[in-house]
Amino acid sequence: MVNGTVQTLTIAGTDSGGGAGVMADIKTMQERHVFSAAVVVAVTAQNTLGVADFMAMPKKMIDEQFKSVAEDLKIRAAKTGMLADVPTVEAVVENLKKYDLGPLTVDPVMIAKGGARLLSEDAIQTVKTELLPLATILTPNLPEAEELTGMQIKSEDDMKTAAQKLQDMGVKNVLVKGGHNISEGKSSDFVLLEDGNSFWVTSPRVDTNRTHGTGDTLSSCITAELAKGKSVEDAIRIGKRYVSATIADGIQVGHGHGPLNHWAKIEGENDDD
Ligand SMILES: Nc1ncnc2c1ncn2[C@@H]1O[C@H](COP(=O)(O)OP(=O)(O)O)[C@@H](O)[C@H]1O
Ligand SMILES: Cc1ncc(COP(=O)(O)OP(=O)(O)O)c(N)n1
Repeated sequence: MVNGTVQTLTIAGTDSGGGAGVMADIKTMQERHVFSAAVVVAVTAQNTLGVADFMAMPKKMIDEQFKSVAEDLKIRAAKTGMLADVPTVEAVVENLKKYDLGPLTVDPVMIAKGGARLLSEDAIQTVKTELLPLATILTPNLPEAEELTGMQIKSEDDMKTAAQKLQDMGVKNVLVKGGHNISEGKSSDFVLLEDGNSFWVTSPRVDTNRTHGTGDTLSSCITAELAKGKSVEDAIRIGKRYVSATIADGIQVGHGHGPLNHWAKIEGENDDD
């Protein structure tokens, strides 16, 4: 038996196709050598071609899952993903305030790459006022950063302005993801830390449609590294290197936006790192 196994929690929706949501989170955390528990707040019927339907969990089931996890496990870091609607966001916020789950990464999932809404429009305000203040790190993609700030993001300078606006709204650390095609030939994410320092994490842009679950994979890897005790900056740098490896070294699954290769290794990293 391994003593002191590092334990993490994902609070998100499932993906029947296996590429995003809770499934991507658990695969990522497993590959990053931490144990992952899961509070499932919604179930989706989806595959690489899109989301056919979803159903949010009743509050009682969300509460019972949090209670079961918190009563038995020692969670060192947690993340949120798809949160569906206002009652679900409120139930999650209530439980996050009730239990000590360590640093929190908030991936404000709103719309899947196929266009399906995974967070109702009226829940965006609830996320802004109730969930963002609890976040250690917020990881919006470009459309999500636009929704949260109310500004258009068309350039790298706009990404910096959006990060500052989000910090001004009370978020400690912000990672604005640039996966949605802003920079030629590269995929650059802008990071603004709590202490005011900022930097870019950049990788070559891979010409592929196998990018289903990129945001989940990045935020889960960051969560896993925070659970191990890494600094926010180191966790983000490792997260970027891991998600880049999973995109670059693709696998062939499904007929649409394919999932990532969670077995991919960060170059130069040993299995015990
Ligand atoms: N085609 C790509 N090539 C390389 N990196 C990518 C590509 N698409 C996304 N990324 C990276 O994947 C991570 C997730 O970004 P993004 O796709 O914007 O998030 P989301 O899945 O939430 O929409 C970011 O680090 C981004 O830079
Ligand atoms: C259940 C569920 N959660 C999140 C997402 C979105 O995941 P993301 O990493 O943003 O990947 P894409 O959907 O954009 O490919 C999801 N689809 N399902």
